[in-house]
Amino acid sequence: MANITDSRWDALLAWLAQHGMDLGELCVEPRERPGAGYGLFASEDCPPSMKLFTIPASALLNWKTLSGHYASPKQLNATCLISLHLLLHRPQGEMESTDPLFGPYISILPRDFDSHPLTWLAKSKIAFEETIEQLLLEALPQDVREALDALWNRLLGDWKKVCQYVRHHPASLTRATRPLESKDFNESDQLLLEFLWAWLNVNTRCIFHRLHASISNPDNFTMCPILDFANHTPDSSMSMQPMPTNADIWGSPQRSKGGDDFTLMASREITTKGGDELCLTYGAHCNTTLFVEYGFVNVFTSDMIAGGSFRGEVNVQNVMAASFDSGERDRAAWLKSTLEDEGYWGDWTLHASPPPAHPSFRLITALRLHSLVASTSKPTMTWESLQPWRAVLLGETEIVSEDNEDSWRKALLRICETIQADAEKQLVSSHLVEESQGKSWGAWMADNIRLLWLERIYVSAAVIRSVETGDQF
Ligand SMILES: C[S@@+](CC[C@H](N)C(=O)[O-])C[C@H]1O[C@@H](n2cnc3c(N)ncnc32)[C@H](O)[C@@H]1O
Repeated sequence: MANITDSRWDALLAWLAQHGMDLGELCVEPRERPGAGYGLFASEDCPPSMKLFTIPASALLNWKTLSGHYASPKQLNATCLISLHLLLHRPQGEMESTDPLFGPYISILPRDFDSHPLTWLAKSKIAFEETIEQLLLEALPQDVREALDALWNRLLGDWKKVCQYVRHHPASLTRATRPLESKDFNESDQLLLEFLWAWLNVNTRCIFHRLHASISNPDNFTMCPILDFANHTPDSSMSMQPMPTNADIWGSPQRSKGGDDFTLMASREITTKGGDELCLTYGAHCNTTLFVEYGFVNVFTSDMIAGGSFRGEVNVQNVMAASFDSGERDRAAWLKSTLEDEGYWGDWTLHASPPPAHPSFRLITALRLHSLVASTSKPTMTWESLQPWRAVLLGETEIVSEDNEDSWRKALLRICETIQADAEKQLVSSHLVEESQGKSWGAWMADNIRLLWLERIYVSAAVIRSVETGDQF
């Protein structure tokens, strides 16, 4: 391994061995991966489905392994409980965490999340001077910024719960391995920034793990040493696979046990050569989600989007809503309430794959309604006159009418052109790369933002081509 100090890696392995891990079977190691921090690399050839390592249940950081150490743990969800624990035992400066439970694991976690957009947002809320982070935030597409604001609200909601918990249970601080006072869990911006570090560790490094009787319990996840060095691949055939646990197989965790061990296997489909990177597919996430939640994007080229081999996606919510609002006020209000009533308001997207590039069914549905009402001289429609549109929703017919098809496809072209034009303006006016040189991660993140805009241009262009060549969606 390179650059994570050998002593931290050695200490982690020694601690895992104390928990009963078989180090003899370990055939991966973390290494620096330019543009992604560290990654997990094969230390020998790994044939398909080869077992890579097993982390004992007691060394997993999750609700089960922590709850016994906190009073009334049910007052906290897993994200809050793990984040609080990380905060209480955060390494100070370059020192190691002295947490008697998870110290060697906490010590090897990232020490900061400066390149993460949620950190930019937190800093911009707290410090008011102009910073490069502020410029980067201003350069984001509006829907990405809205998704980031929603993530910020999730963070604040969890911070509030943790503050309430600590005020009710100040004794929880007596176990902290750093000086903290319960009054700080109220007003201190500095502590919110530290909570952010803990929370981002949880949010960017956890993986599904069945701990609770209900499979849909949102606390069914864990942080898992070593595995959490794995970077994301959008190609699921390359992805490592968690081995199904007893809880997965039997449909429920055993009551008496503290949860199952976690075993990771190599990709089912390919042999990974010694020295190659081993990745995980975090999920079929679009770039907006990857950027906001994890702080990176899947890289693509215009050809990949034009050919439909990249899962390019563009949210057109704001442009659509603006086009509704540009008409009569009563009509805009009626459109919104009708689409809300039918469950089709919002989440309107364009997609590059599978080809042909296409609008989502939700978007087509909204466009059909917009075109239908626009074809009348009235701001609203009666129940009867809406029936052709509802018949399409119910699958009774395929289209509202030929005219309606023609009209919404033209409206779609206008939306795509607006998105393209906006994005092109942003690219021309952006000097982000030069301005962000001062940060080690600046040019990389400026490039990620450029990709977010390029995706808008390429996907819109691909949808325009589909409409112009008469593709049916
Ligand atoms: C589970 S961690 C993976 C290990 C991490 N790279 C590290 O240095 O510890 C997830 C984080 O890794 C980075 N990452 C993961 N996959 C990436 C990718 N394909 N490209 C760039 N960064 C990636 C992002 O910062 C993400 O939030």
